[in-house]
Amino acid sequence: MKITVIGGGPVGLTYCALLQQGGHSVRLWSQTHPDGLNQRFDGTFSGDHVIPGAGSLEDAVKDADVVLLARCAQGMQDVLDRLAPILDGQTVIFSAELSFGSIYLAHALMRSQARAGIVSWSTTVATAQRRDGVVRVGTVRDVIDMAVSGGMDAQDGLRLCQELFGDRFRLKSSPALIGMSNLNPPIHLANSLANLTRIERAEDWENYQCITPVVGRMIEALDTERLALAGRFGFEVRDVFDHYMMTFPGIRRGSVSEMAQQVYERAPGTMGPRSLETRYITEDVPFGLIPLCELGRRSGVPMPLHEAAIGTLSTYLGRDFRAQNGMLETVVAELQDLLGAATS
Ligand SMILES: NC(=O)C1=CN([C@@H]2O[C@H](COP(=O)(O)OP(=O)(O)OC[C@H]3O[C@@H](n4cnc5c(N)ncnc54)[C@H](OP(=O)(O)O)[C@@H]3O)[C@@H](O)[C@H]2O)C=CC1
Ligand SMILES: CC(C)(CO)C(=O)C(=O)O
Repeated sequence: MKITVIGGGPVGLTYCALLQQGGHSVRLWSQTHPDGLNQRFDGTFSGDHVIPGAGSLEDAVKDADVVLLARCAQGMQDVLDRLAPILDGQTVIFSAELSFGSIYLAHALMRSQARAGIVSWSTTVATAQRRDGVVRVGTVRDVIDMAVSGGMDAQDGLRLCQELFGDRFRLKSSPALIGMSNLNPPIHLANSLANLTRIERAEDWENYQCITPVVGRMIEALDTERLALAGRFGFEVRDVFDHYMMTFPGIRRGSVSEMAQQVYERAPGTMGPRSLETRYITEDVPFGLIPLCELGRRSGVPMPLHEAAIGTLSTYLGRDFRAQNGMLETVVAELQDLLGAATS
């Protein structure tokens, strides 16, 4: 199959490598790596991959069967606005649907009278980080929840994902459910707040080791609010405990902190952020958490801990996170339509 991966961060590059290993024809569209690149990988798999650039966005889309989005949410709206008018029957996959970008794209497609199948994944197939130019692949997940929209047949969407990345996908009913299933934003919020001076001082710190009992307790409490919001719409989303069990096969179930310590002990080296510009904050708060709070507000589900944690972080950093999400109004209005009477 012909796939264009959009976004040349560690996750996008790992997708390119995995897809090449699977015999697919892959090109990368990346503002950081416009001409493609030679990339070294280590960790779960290792080796060098030559990843060709895709040229213009029009070229990248024209010949592709699948457009796989692996951009951060901050870079999503721009790409979606440009993609919507030029899509013509391709399938667009949102890897790690944390910003409700699929809802935004469906809206943009309607306005452009263009068509595309849309697939949303609850999280990435692989975790990866870049260190000293090398992409270190952490885990390749066994189970990923997915949903289709844009008029795509669910079984077609499932088959497509399996053809690309194997038998690891579970079909769910709605992209809204998938958007509420992403655990990174609350985990990253709790971890960033408690380790903020480490981040500010650019210290080297182990991500999972620093999910200590106090951080774990905060993650569990935030998760309770997310589950209540999802429950308001009749969605059964996995909780943070299942998320860890699914992401790290073989660990023992325990508190979030206990599971995080096992992850650290088994494979140290997944480092926490070293700059306040980390996407744990700049992506996850405006795009992952603010829409949930807004939906909570409009549907009568209180999210006091989320609001307090975001307010605290916003004061620490002197930032208005709400203003940073240009998709917010469209996304929340579309979600209200989609979720119907439940929010009225
Ligand atoms: N890394 C991981 O293990 C995991 C990542 N995720 C999610 O997957 C996605 C990709 O992750 P990862 O590759 O680590 O992400 P990166 O932070 O490396 O960003 C990926 C790409 O997004 C674009 N981008 C980043 N920041 C901005 C910005 N401020 N404005 C515009 N565009 C920007 C760039 O695209 P370009 O190449 O075009 O310049 C960049 O290469 C993210 O949404 C992340 O939250 C989820 C689970 C695990
Ligand atoms: C570190 C990890 C794998 C878990 O929080 C991650 O999801 C990320 O880098 O975004």
